[in-house]
Amino acid sequence: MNFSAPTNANALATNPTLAVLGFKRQLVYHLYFWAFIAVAPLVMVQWQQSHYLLSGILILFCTNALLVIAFLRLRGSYFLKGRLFPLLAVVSAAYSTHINGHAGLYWAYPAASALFFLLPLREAIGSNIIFVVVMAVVSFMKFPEADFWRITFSLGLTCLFAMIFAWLVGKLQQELTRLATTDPLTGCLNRSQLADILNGQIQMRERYERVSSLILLDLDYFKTINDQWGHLAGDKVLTELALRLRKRLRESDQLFRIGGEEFMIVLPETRQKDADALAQQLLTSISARPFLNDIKVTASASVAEVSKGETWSVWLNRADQALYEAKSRGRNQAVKAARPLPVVGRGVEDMPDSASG
Ligand SMILES: Nc1nc2c(ncn2[C@@H]2O[C@H](COP(=O)(O)OP(=O)(O)OP(=O)(O)O)[C@@H](O)[C@H]2O)c(=O)[nH]1
Repeated sequence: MNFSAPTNANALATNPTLAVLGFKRQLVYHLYFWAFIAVAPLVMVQWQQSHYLLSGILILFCTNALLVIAFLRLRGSYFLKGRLFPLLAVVSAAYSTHINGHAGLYWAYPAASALFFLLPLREAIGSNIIFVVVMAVVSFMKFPEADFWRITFSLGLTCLFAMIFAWLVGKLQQELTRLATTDPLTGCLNRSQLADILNGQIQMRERYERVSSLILLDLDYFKTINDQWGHLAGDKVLTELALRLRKRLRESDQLFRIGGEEFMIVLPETRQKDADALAQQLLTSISARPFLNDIKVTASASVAEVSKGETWSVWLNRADQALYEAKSRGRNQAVKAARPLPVVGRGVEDMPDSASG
């Protein structure tokens, strides 16, 4: 049997958000896989001891595990988001402790820890509180008082350690995702999110007729700034530029740094006319006041509204052509991208680059 969990190698390589999702799926896959390996023999053991009800519950547990493993393998997703696991784990650990004593109790510890890796943190905490309470009640009925306290505290402590570990792993994941998706100098999004976010806007256009636009913005003669004022000053100009742009944008707009001195702004629910007005304002906000109090800077921009049927690369390419046009017309200006040429009898993916210029 192949132990490796299903992954999408390309997605892992290029998209940090998908990479995190992929690792979460691998974790779920391995947990279910090993839980199945551990629990399946117990079905027989309990059956031989005439514990038919417990055998039945363990069969349900194993069936659920097998289904989750199959779904992850075949579809890359799993149903009910792992929520059957806590239910079956609580019921089988409590019932097994009730009929088998300590032999059943031992299973509560790995089951309680696993919940923190299967469920969102809040749900895992809730499920674990229920788990500890149920096991405390069963222990109280089954064992001497001293054992009841030991069991309750040791199980509670196991849950606490697992919770702290899962919480720290979650925070680490968030931090790594942030580092992988943003540019360290300016805090803008980097190219890793570009295709996803543009594709999202294209979906909104195709399905709901919601129109988005994008602005490409490139500083003029930035090389001269670096040469004249030094690379560090150049860096500070870029940082200040990102701040100035952000000040003027909405929460829902997304600012990318897609090259050295090239930025892209995605404007959801914005027509070309409004995006063009915004681009002019941004250019004015750059040229009107010197950067770092001394450095005069201008920028060129292009504006492109998404057209029905085009791919994100065609959309971006149209904006790129218009930016080139803004540069060649003398810089410090914004140029609207040309509409894509209608292509009769061919798929949009087949459109030549020149069609967008
Ligand atoms: N300080 C600094 N400079 C950078 C960074 N990334 C790229 N650059 C510089 O940006 C400059 C870009 O130069 P060009 O591509 O010739 O563009 P430009 O001088 O702005 O000219 P036009 O775009 O044609 O107006 C190069 O000198 C790069 O070294 C960065 O992170 N910090």
